[in-house]
Amino acid sequence: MILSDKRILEEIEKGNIVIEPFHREYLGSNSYDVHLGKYLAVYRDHELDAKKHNQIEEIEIPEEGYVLQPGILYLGVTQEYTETHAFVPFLEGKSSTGRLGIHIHATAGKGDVGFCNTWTLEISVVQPVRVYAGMPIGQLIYFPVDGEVINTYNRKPDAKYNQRTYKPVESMMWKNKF
Ligand SMILES: Nc1ccn([C@H]2C[C@H](O)[C@@H](COP(=O)(O)OP(=O)(O)OP(=O)(O)O)O2)c(=O)n1
Repeated sequence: MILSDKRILEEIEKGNIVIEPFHREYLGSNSYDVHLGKYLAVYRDHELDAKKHNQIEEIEIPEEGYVLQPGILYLGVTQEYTETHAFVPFLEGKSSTGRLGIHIHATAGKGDVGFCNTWTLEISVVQPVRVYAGMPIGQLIYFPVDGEVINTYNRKPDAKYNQRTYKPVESMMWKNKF
């Protein structure tokens, strides 16, 4: 089951879903459109190491937009800060971004109950494409969760991506023990 527009509005009223800023016109039948924030980031090194803290360099998208190139992983961020307390949020692409050959996440679309932050996007493109801060980039959908959640993301001491930010956050895989 996925929350309908009416149910999303009800849950916003109750405080179980927070979307900031929220604009009624971005609410779809069963989704909410999120927008590209003005900061992108790329990894400094071409070769990444899953055990190391790979450093990133920031790119600020200018007024005239920024051309993304194939073969590069860009980290982006949503303009929207969200909190989801009683549902499982999923970040999905939009058909219109997909039709431009823009992927907005690299297999990781699921959020956690208790996730409170902007969303980092893992952006890659099929061909060069100019993108703009503030353009619609994806959509959030909400699934009811079955059963009690013992460890919500905002209460997990080792949650890696819950520190509030308006910039993309690089992989914190290096914090995993393996
Ligand atoms: N494209 C995505 C996907 C998810 N998230 C956010 C929402 C999730 O609640 C949070 C953590 O996602 P995962 O649980 O998939 O990430 P990890 O398992 O790597 O991190 P952790 O160990 O913190 O759970 O990141 C995000 O910002 N951008």
